[in-house]
Amino acid sequence: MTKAVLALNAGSSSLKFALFRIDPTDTPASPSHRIASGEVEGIGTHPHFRAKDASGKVLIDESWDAHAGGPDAHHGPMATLMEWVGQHLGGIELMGVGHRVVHGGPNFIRPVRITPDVLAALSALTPFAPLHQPGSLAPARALMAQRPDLPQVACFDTAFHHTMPAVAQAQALPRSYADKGVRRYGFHGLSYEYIANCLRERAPRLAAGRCIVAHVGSGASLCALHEGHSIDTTMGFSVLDGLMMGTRCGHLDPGVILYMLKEEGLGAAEVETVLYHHSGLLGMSGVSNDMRDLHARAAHDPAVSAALDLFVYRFVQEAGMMAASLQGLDGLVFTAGIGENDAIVRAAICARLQWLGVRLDEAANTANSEIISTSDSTVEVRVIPTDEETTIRRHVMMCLA
Ligand SMILES: Nc1ncnc2c1ncn2[C@@H]1O[C@H](COP(=O)(O)OP(=O)(O)O)[C@@H](O)[C@H]1O
Ligand SMILES: CC(=O)OP(=O)(O)O
Ligand SMILES: [Mg+2]
Repeated sequence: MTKAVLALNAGSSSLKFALFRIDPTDTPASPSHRIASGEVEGIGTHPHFRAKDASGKVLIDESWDAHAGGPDAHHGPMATLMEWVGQHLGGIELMGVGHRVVHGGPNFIRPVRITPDVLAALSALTPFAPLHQPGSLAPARALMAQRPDLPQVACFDTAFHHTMPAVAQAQALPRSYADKGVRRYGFHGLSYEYIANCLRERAPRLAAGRCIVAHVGSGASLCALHEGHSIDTTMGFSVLDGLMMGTRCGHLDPGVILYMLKEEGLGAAEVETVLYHHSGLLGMSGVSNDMRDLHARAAHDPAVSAALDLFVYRFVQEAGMMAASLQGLDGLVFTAGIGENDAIVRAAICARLQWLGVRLDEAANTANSEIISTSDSTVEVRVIPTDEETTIRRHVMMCLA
């Protein structure tokens, strides 16, 4: 019997979703059939619900009255989304719902069926991802109250990196911190798993070799893929580490945090706001965290061009680190909002990676082609759109099989 899977990717104030048809002969590895996808934005303030079908036709585009904020903010949107999904599926049964959960901690290294105990264990990881974990779990909690019969699966951003060797997970702190789970985890794993699977199908040489995958969206990280497995990544204990991002600082001398605390008298919450929300492209440019705005202003605003320069410089430095972890490089894959769309940033990065053997095909890059390196480039450079929801669909099918 044909069934369906709903994949949810929740942020603090938005909820992206994709609805997939699952045919009786489908396996987790089969190509996915997307029925609809969309998002609810403005949760807790002015929710706005948009969805389109696989061909891009708009199915709904509506604002609702403001719902409650706070911990219950997801209840109204989840109920309305589930009602819409129910109407939209006609008679097709929903076999399960999968959630992107940002942090799985040391123990959740594969997708897991959500029970009240699992939800409690995941809530206990909130101190590890204070700004992401509550938003990840709120839709699951709301749905468990509304539809206790419906199987739900947690799919972790951290899990893909559990293959990192111990040395890449370690931090040079007193051992007691590692015992408390304060170590390097890495994130964006649902995206990296999707790209690793694409490489197996489309680029077997890269899948079997040494590749840097660059997930560059509003959050950004690099993954060092060796034979399809993560052996290193630029985000660490938290989603703050590594690359410069839209509003997050990326790698920072910890002495700066001590300066903020001791000399400026900032409280922990204020430091958190600076590092997560007021830094990165937004903080340095003073204008925007969106690459499209920044390119439009770079020519006549020195603060904007300095921010763009650092963004590229930091990427290239971190890519050098990943290449060192891999002991060489066969491929580079760009994905997510900036990676998939921004030919200017890709060109600036590739120009500074020539020492590693990268040669860019300018025309292919400008056209956002899948292969953007020249045929004599020793590093093959690709642009592959990511699809975290397809990984969630696969995890739900594996977990509920
Ligand atoms: N056409 C484009 N050109 C350049 N940058 C783009 C384009 N479209 C999106 N972006 C960048 O992608 C970012 C969003 O990336 P995305 O992967 O969608 O983030 P998230 O999933 O974390 O919300 C935007 O902030 C913007 O900087
Ligand atoms: C893990 C993370 O940083 O996620 P996002 O890029 O969606 O903010
Ligand atoms: Mg994203």
